[in-house]
Amino acid sequence: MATQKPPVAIVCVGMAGSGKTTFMQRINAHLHSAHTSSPATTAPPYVLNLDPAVRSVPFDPNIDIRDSVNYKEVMKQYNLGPNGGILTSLNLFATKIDQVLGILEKRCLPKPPPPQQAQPAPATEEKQTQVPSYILVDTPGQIEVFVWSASGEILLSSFASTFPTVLAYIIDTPRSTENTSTFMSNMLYAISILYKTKLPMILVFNKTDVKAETEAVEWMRDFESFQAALRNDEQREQAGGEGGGGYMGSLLNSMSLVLEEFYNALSVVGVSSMTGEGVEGFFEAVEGKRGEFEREYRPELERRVREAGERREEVRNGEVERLMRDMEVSSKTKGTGKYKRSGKPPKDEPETVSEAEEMEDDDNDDEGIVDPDEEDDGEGGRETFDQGLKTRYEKALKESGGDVGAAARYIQSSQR
Ligand SMILES: Nc1nc2c(ncn2[C@@H]2O[C@H](COP(=O)(O)OP(=O)(O)OP(=O)(O)O)[C@@H](O)[C@H]2O)c(=O)[nH]1
Repeated sequence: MATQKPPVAIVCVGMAGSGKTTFMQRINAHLHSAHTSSPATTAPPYVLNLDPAVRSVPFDPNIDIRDSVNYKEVMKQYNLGPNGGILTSLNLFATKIDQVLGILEKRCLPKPPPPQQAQPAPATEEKQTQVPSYILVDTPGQIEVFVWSASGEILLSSFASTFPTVLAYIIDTPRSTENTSTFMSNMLYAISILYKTKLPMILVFNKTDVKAETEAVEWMRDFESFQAALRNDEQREQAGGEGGGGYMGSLLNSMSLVLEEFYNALSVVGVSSMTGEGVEGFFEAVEGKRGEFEREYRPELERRVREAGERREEVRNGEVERLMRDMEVSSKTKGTGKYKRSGKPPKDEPETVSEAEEMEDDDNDDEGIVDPDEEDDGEGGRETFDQGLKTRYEKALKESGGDVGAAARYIQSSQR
């Protein structure tokens, strides 16, 4: 058995009616038939449906948002319209992302090899441990609800932190190559998603049985051909008395030059979800993007996670400093700690077991907090006291998982 790689999560996004669901059905069927023809080496894909509003899907999802969220009920309960209902359903689903990832990890990640194998594994076991090569994710028709929402971001970044993740941006080829401005609008939308998600993207020109993708690809690869098409559009519009040219023409012209760099970052394939033509080419592009994800996106992702950790650490250190200042003020006003008033101790009798232990600790005086009043009234004693408190606060803050209140209570009790 060849060493198994983790599956690639293919997230299908695209404008309503571009053919996402039909495309999902096609690639799902393709992978299922590959599994049927060689079951020992390939596993069927793992399929997720994240569209809460879809009435029926032409494939059998393993995880379906509709199983955990009732879109119609959400609309009714929160008094929402269709888009608000989809958004809220996604938000509710995103709260369960840990469970979803748990299932995906269990079902889709290759099992680590056992430490030592006395006997070779039986053939049946080999079949059982085969994991899917692809996780297919269908998204809501309202693309902006998924791509621009907090829950969409949570879902995408959660997938990307566990699996190589690729976006398949589905384009309705006949519609988007109707004219240069529709084409450019579609490209700008793709660009915004690319920069928003920071994930590798494949442009899937769908419905090639109606119109081939060659013209669109030429417009992307050779800006002169785009400009020639733009001139044609302008002449046609002028002949039809629709104006044409002017500001819009020069904007499209400039953008075709600017977008060259962006086009280079994309893989482009033509597919007919209806006939299945071009599906092989799509999976070749996915494999290319798998390598790109590991090379370029994963280090970037790890850098972002590291930076987030550093920011948390900074906030924690800030909390420590702030608390140390607050403690000094409250010691002065209450007459505790370094500023403890001599004479009457604050309490003679312990009221609780923990207070009794603390008072005992104070009496023993061999470890625990350093009381500056008893050791040294000078600044040296204060510094040692502060340092001791600070160390303990940092420790308490870490142990309480960042619960500032718990850490503060700990320090206050030890300062008495
Ligand atoms: N000729 C042709 N029609 C297609 C192809 N792919 C999808 N369609 C048609 O395009 C229409 C929309 O397809 P869907 O798969 O429902 O599109 P969608 O993007 O999932 O739609 P929403 O869920 O509303 O966003 C349907 O009528 C499909 O039959 C294709 O490759 N060729």
